[in-house]
Amino acid sequence: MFAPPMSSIATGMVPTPISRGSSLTPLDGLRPVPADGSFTGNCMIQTPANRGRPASSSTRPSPLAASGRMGTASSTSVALPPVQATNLSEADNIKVAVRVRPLFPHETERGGTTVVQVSSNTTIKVVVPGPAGTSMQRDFAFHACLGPDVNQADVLHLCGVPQLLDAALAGYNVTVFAYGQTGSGKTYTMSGREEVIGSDSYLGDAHDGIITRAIQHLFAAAETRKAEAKFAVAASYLEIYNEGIYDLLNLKAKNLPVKWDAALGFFVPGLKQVTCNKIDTMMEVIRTGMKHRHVGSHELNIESSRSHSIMTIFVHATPLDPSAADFGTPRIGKISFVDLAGSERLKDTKSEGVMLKETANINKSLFVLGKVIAALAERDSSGTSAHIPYRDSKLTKLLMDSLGGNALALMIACCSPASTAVEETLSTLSYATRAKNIQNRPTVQYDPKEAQIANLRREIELLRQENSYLREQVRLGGSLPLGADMGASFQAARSAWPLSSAGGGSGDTSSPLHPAHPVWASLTSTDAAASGVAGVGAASIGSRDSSRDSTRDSSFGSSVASPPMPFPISSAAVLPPQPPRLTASRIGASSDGVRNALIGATAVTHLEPLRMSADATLTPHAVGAARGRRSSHTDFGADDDLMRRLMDTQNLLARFSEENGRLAKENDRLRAGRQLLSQEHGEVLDEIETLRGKLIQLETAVLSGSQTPNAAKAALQSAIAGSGGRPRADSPACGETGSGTGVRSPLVNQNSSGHSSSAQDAELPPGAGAPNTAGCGQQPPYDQVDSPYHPPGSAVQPPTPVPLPPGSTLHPQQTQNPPCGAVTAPGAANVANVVAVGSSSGNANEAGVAARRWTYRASSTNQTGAHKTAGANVRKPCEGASRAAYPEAAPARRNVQPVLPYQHQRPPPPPRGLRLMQLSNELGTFGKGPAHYPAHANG
Ligand SMILES: Nc1ncnc2c1ncn2[C@@H]1O[C@H](COP(=O)(O)OP(=O)(O)OP(=O)(O)O)[C@@H](O)[C@H]1O
Repeated sequence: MFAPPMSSIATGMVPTPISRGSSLTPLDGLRPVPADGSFTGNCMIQTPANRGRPASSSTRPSPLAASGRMGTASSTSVALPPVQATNLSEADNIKVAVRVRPLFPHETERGGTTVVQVSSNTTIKVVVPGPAGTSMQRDFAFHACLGPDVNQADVLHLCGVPQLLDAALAGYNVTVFAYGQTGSGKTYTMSGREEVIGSDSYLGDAHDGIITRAIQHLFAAAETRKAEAKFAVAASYLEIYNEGIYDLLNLKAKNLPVKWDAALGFFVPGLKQVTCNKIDTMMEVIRTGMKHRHVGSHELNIESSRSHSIMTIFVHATPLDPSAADFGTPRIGKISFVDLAGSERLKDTKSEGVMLKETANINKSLFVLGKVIAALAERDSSGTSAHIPYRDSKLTKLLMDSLGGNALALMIACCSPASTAVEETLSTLSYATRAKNIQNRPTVQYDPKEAQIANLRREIELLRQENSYLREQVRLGGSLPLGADMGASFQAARSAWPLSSAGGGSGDTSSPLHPAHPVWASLTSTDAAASGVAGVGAASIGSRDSSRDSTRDSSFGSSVASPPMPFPISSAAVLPPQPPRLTASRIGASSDGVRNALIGATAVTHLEPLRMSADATLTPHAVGAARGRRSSHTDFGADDDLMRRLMDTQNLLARFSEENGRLAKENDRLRAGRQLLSQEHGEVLDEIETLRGKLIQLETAVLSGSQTPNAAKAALQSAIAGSGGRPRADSPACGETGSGTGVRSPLVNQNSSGHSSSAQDAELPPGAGAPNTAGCGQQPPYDQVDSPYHPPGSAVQPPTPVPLPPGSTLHPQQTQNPPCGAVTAPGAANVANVVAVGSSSGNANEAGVAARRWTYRASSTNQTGAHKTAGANVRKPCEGASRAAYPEAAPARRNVQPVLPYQHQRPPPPPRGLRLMQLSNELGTFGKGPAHYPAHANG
């Protein structure tokens, strides 16, 4: 059993002291390391760079950090930032580092000299020998340039690999690949000395390359973050040899196919994937893979790789922090280490026989890779769309994620410094330069199913918020912003949610987490537009089987048809019996209970990590599951665990949908109530306007002498009675109990306690109100000022005294409220009455307040022709029916203030009290002759 020195693994220390190269001088203008170890370039996760780094290693900051694109190699000790779903919505160019290896003796023997020099951390120059001793210098710039004296440990950090690994832990796809001529040091850079690593006696050494060092960092970082996320790690290792795919962990698996899946992209079905809960297991995987790689000897390299190898590490990270937006939803990071075979010139390698064929295949696939790089570079630099020939080779198919896809990618171009290889070096640098222009769109990856559950859970949360918002709004009578605003605010809440833009980039509608993804379309009802709340309201999953199927098939928005599922997942007829569904009624109709139960159930289901035995060969579906995506050609009968998990997921989706549907319906009713309230307010105020117009009309008639004041007054009374004086069918009569469904004008909510049925009844439950005696001949206690406009204790300014018309007398009945149910127009009388009461008490303030209140009442209630306590109003009978649809709204409406809904439609009437008082005053002058309108009369 492989047993690496754990001390060195844990700390990243290697047994051999690491020398610092003389060329490792810090660069001017490097960005300082922030105190928290973070960096602010557009490169992924904020993190320190020095974990697992040898204490003796260089503290030179990474050139990639210097360029603001990668982390730093500083050894500054800083705290680990939490795992967070940083989403790189922007395009992120492939990072390119160049490594120049030392000049070897066999090159010197052939007359080679050093013509490649690293001139700075980010620049390199090549002196191209010309004829007759002439030379030409060419300069190149890359994200990092590493000279021959940069040791293996420094390579890891100077290229920013730890940052990439941290990104993988946070759910990103990451690729590191080495490119270059044969013998230029690709395998040495990626793996170290494979022949040593593959041996049974290997214990790790200073030559260890990026892969072995990376897994040390990975496990150390996962250990440090275990409180933040639960990690499950697995690995696979393949090689592409002579255009065939070989599983390096399972020698029986030869010539494996590459398949396309809409969800998976290109993948290799049947590839062995080993769960690596310990670093030992991972090291064993590496050792096994390296041992099985095809190598051969030729003129330029005695241990030449004859294949392209791809070692992939899968990292499932399930956030454990309940406050995280994607709590409980596993992120699926993937790290691919690609060691390409080197380009070879037959005349140099002198290959023949089998090796000749190998060389041909290597060169062919590298040629396609070059074409893909060139096409991508052209596309991304010119902004034009171009065909990318990924399908022309297996290598480019499998690198699709990394080149122009959703991965964070680092290319390490390896060069020989020898003049004898200058052509190949220039070619390599030329490809590397092109690769710099390739843009990827790194995104956090989630399991689509888990993401769907998370989104449903979030949808419920949004619905809940909307629900309480609507309830509050109905309670306040519509004084909160109306639907459009609310819709916007919820839309904002939706888009602000981290998961909404993850999985496919901010603009990637193919992501199942994107709001525009079909998943949403299938799970949301069509009321979004009407409600102003996008995506709110879900129908039952059970009723949407077909749409769910289509949704699932298009989960990744691919135009390529995905393979058929082995059975119709959504068909209840095919599935085994499901456990009883959790419904609100079963757990006591508590939505909190539902939610908690759902969340609890979810946690149980999806926190379970993927477990596989070390020697298990994955079925295609298992590959998909391991990558968090579905696959094709699955034998489900052979995998009970997967079936069970699938069932759980289906059940959860159904439950979430139920809850969504319930909340959506409730919100619909509340929206309808709110709309009705607005309508009612508008109608009441319209009525006032109509009557005011009538008043002016009659006044004009009186002034012009075409009508006597008495006739005008009678006409006005008649108009009032005709417009709104009819008692409503649902209005409680005097002495009756106020009904909860009885609707009164919000305008009458100005009365004093004990006398205003609207104020008093508002506190009563529907149907349980006290006998309604207010207004039945009783005098309101005018000394109480408790209207919303004059809260108790507030200073009330007396209104302008309303003079009694000269010579007028009060009718005895005018000291009393009109009899209950009487349809009169006693505004003038009541105003006179109030003024008289106030005056007689000698309390000007009281009189003023009373006058104001009473005139308000006169204006509001009498003009609508209704005695307020009688509940008579001007609303249409049909409204009662629609009101029954939202009983919650009834009690609240009696507290409403006729303000905002109306104000949304027309200018607010602030001087209404004064204006109405004036109108009432004018009413009071009817019958007194035009002498009381001197100005008008004269005019
Ligand atoms: N930076 C370096 N320092 C010391 N030795 C190196 C360095 N780079 C490469 N070598 C050595 O050079 C030889 C060739 O390197 P390597 O096998 O990694 O080349 P390669 O690019 O992978 O070639 P191929 O494409 O043929 O596999 C190896 O013996 C390796 O140990």
